[in-house]
Amino acid sequence: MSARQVTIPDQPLVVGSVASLNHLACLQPIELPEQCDLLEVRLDAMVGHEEALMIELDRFKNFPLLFTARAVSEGGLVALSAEERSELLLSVADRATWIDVELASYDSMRDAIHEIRLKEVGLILSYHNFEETPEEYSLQRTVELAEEADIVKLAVMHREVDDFARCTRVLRRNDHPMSLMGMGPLGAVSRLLYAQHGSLLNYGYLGDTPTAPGQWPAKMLKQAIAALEPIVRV
Ligand SMILES: O=C1C[C@@](O)(C(=O)O)C[C@@H](O)[C@@H]1O
Repeated sequence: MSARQVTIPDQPLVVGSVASLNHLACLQPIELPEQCDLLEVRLDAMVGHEEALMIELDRFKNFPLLFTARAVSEGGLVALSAEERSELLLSVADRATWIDVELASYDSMRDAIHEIRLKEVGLILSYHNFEETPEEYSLQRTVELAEEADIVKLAVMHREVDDFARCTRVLRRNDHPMSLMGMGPLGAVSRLLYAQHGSLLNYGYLGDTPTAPGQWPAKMLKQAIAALEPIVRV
């Protein structure tokens, strides 16, 4: 294919997530590196404000940006069609280091994804489950179906301690670059455990509002992950 050059992180990074234009406007680019390694801009929360968004984004030209236009079925804040989400992503493609698209939206957004990837933008294919942590075979199947992704991302509700073991096994078993996180009251603890076991993108929030249940404030997560000793696979 093309000479795409996507750099896969070689250590766990922290993604600072922002889901409102106001919060984005309050961020100071100079303060970002102590809070996160990548800035996730949730485009689904900023629909109708594209002009103001572009002005804000101009302030972050030197920081890696990850763009997400989440489907409402997987946690999106506004109901948008696949075409609308494709257009949102295309409008920021020149500014993106990464885009995140739900695996379930891959077929309906395929053309936009291909166009954006030709610009050397990394593709995260994601799966979200706000109810439960699916069985291990089902998580494994999702990883395999997302083989096209530069990074496969799973965000699943944790309800019991067994969920930690299940997800840790999935992380350890797969060589494909992955990002894994629990949500809910057990979510915060899981995010340290998975970073320690090789989850490459670890999400926290910027501003004062989490973008998913179980997130840490990004700065705290970055400090906590830096203090962890990685667990090396044998
Ligand atoms: O998909 C993800 C991960 C996430 O759901 C989380 O659990 O931290 C937060 C979302 O903003 C992001 O798009």
